[in-house]
Amino acid sequence: MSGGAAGLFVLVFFAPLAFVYGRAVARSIAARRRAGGASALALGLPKLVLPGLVGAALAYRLFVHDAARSTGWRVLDTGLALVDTLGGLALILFFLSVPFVMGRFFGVAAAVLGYFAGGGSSGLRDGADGGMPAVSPKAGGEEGDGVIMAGKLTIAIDGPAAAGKGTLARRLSAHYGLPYLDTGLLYRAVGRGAAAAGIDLDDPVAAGRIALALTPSALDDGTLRGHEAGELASRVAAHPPVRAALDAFQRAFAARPEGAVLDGRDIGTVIAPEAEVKIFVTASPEVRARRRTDELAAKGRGVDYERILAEVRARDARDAGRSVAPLKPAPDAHLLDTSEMDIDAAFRAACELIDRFLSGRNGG
Ligand SMILES: Nc1ncnc2c1ncn2[C@@H]1O[C@H](COP(=O)(O)OP(=O)(O)OP(=O)(O)O)[C@@H](O)[C@H]1O
Ligand SMILES: Nc1ccn([C@@H]2O[C@H](COP(=O)(O)O)[C@@H](O)[C@H]2O)c(=O)n1
Repeated sequence: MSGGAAGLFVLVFFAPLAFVYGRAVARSIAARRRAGGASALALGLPKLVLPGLVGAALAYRLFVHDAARSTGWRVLDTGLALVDTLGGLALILFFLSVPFVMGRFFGVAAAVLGYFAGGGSSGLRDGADGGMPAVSPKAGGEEGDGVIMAGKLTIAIDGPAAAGKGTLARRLSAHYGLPYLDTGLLYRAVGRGAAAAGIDLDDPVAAGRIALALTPSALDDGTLRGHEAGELASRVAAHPPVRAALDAFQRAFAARPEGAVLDGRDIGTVIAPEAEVKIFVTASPEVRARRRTDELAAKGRGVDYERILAEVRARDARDAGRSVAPLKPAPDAHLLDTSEMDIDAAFRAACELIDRFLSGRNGG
């Protein structure tokens, strides 16, 4: 077999293994990019140093070794001897070294070209990735009293339905100038999508498929924030495939370099356990049901308080009782019971907690 044919045979033989390894390399670069790292090229180039060396050493061993003579330069001869030894090792480990070199080069090239950037998650991408736009990449609210901060600040807000998480999260996002993600919206879009497709909401696989196919445009629907979508969301949110499909997007959002505010049920426990500040907002079921009833009444919806209270209780039980990512405070979360607080008082209490953290971090 000629040298060219042998080379081609090696390339084809190792291609499947190199593809699998390269895809993992590309995904890991994409994940680091989403988490706020540099460009794919800047992250990928250092990954080429070792395979470049191994590849060159292997080529030296295969094609130059026999013809090699002393150059008369001791330093150069020593360097070439080292390369020759490395090439010898790579030759012994041929079945590992070749797919390693091929896979690394393939993976970095794929990452730079934007392939495999999704990490196997849903069609949602964080805007920081340069892919599809984020749900709410800008700070929420209209307060505009942004605080200038040094260092990342991710604020995780969890709590039961109608506790005031969203209201608080939006104000904090505006106050601290951080992007905001209402994670409930993702589950609402999946619940609504599943219902629209006529899928059994209790079928984890079918609901998981809807979650995987979710795209940002599905989140634009203003009716998603309504009461009914919340009920649908709570049903599909109990399925592990649904949660898995939405996981990467939320984690990437939480890991933005400047930080973020996210509200939901499992932010402090699952999505961003490393969040700098975690707040578990709660209020008694009666107070929450009253707030929800007033909210719906203000929208012209005639609603029965007792019915809303029963729904609030049922949703609490479902969210807290499910086996995956149940509603519960993280061990290091601050509890904020707003039963006796209005919106401003809850906001001030949250700011106090956050400012205390920031001043501790700044050594103040
Ligand atoms: N501390 C508070 N005092 C009085 N009303 C409040 C307070 N916090 C929020 N509200 C009101 O309660 C209602 C529910 O608040 P919000 O939508 O923020 O809750 P949530 O926890 O995000 O709900 P969900 O889990 O359903 O998304 C809204 O009408 C809001 O204006
Ligand atoms: N991180 C989250 C967020 C939401 N859910 C589920 O979605 C339902 C709707 O959430 P809202 O905050 O928009 O009311 C909620 O009842 C949960 O079942 C979740 O599981 N995890």
